[in-house]
Amino acid sequence: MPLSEDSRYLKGGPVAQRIIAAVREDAAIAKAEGFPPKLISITVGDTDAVDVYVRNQRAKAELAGIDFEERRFPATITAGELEAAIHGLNADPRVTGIIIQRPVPAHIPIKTLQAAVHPLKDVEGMHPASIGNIVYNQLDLAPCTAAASVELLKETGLDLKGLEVVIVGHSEIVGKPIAFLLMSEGATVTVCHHMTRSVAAHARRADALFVAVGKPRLIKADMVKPGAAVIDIGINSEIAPDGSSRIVGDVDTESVREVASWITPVPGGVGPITVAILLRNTMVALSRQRALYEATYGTADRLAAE
Ligand SMILES: Nc1nc(=O)c2c([nH]1)NC[C@@H]1CN(c3ccc(C(=O)N[C@@H](CCC(=O)O)C(=O)O)cc3)C=[N+]21
Repeated sequence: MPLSEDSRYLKGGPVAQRIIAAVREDAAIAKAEGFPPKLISITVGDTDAVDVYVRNQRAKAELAGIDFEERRFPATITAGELEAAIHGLNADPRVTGIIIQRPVPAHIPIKTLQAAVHPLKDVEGMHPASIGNIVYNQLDLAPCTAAASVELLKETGLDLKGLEVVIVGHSEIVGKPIAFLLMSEGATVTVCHHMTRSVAAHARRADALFVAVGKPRLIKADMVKPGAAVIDIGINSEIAPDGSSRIVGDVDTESVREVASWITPVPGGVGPITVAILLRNTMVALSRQRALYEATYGTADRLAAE
């Protein structure tokens, strides 16, 4: 049987399509009501690492009926100039959401940039206020990759209450937010990182194993509990002996699929859903902005003014 038809594979495509179809309906209504959604992508310096992501964002935004605009800044820009550009976008009522593509050059402190985005326009969920909302169990606007990974786990139908979850990797953008999202859903969560004594010992206890460390094929079959769900968030480019390059995850998929009940392919797993969640977050941001707008000016005024 070809790998792509294996029922153990948790594919992201169908989930992403479902989310994008719902966003498309929402976006059409918002547009008709005078609030067209618009997403701004910011890239700084060398964009090779994010090109695939940005290309998919543009394609799916167009599909969903969300305006998508790229702002590319040279690597020589200062943090102050970037902050000023972000403040300009914050103040522009036509801009719904702002995503700062990572990585940015080393001289730019990414945290400062994330904090410069107005929380109402923070479609990535990376502003300290947004992360705080996750801790307080307000989960409708979470960091995209983390939310996408949890969405895929839910596809298994496993009951998250009391589920033994192990997360390998504790980054601010993936591992930590996944931990908070799953705690809110009632899972028992263990987070492993580079100082963990035996990642294997923890991983083997997991009913659901999330891996986001950027180490190709780190997770082997003997680190996985039989019947577990394995969510592979890694994106690593690997050079084959013949010199060609391909994308592999952090999980040794060929061996782990013999042990796990569910495993996410790379590519084709978490990635496509990440893009869909970004668009959904844009609609969540828009509805929050509209609620504020309508509370301030009343419902009919904006249409009447146009
Ligand atoms: N602020 C910020 N947030 C991010 O979430 C973020 C980022 N910066 N910088 C780059 C990484 C990478 N990333 C991807 C998301 C989806 C695909 C994706 O759609 N992949 C598809 C398509 C792959 C292909 O077309 O080759 C797949 O896995 O099937 C890829 C990469 C998000 N990241």
